[in-house]
Amino acid sequence: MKIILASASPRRYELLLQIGCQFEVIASQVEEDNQKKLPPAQLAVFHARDKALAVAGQKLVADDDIVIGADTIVVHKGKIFGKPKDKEDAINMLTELSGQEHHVITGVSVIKGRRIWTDFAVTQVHLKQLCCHEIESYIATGEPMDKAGAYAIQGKGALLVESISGCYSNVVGLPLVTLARLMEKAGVRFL
Ligand SMILES: Cc1cn([C@H]2C[C@H](O)[C@@H](COP(=O)(O)OP(=O)(O)OP(=O)(O)O)O2)c(=O)[nH]c1=O
Repeated sequence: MKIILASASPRRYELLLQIGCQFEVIASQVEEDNQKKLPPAQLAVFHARDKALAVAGQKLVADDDIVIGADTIVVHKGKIFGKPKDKEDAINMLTELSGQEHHVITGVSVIKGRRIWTDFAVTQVHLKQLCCHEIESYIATGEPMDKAGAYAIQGKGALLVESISGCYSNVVGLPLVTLARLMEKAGVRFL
């Protein structure tokens, strides 16, 4: 039995390593469509499921293998922010999130054979008020471009985060307690 992370995200890779999981990586190639008319948490779960299913369907994945998929979005006043398309998009996201509380939601999906378990975690994050110079110079680090909401709490983006309430690893891209709960259902314990 193998555990397979259906993700190209180095953050998810690091978080799984952190809890001592032995796993392989097969990136899913699924393109998220954040315009889909679904409530935010359902949207994140839908994409997480899609990513895991795309990998679970591959020939090299056996029936008793466990596939993990995840999707992280930022939600502010009902608006969903995925990864910024370009620099201008990143500026707009950070300008909107500046000084505001928002939610980070990660949908998680675990598949084993024909069984599929899904869940999500929500963390409230409060960004400090940012001036144009801070936004410009943060974007110049290159860090925001592959992160939902255009910041990375685990990187220099920590300088933007006033406070959080909820699961930290959820913000980084994989809520570990939520994942462990799903993995237990699939017969795997990390502790
Ligand atoms: C808010 C926030 C997001 N992120 C990241 C986590 C996710 O990798 C990314 C959101 O993009 P996702 O589409 O969830 O994932 P991904 O494209 O990186 O990887 P894959 O689809 O192959 O699984 O944003 C951080 O690293 N730090 C943060 O503080």
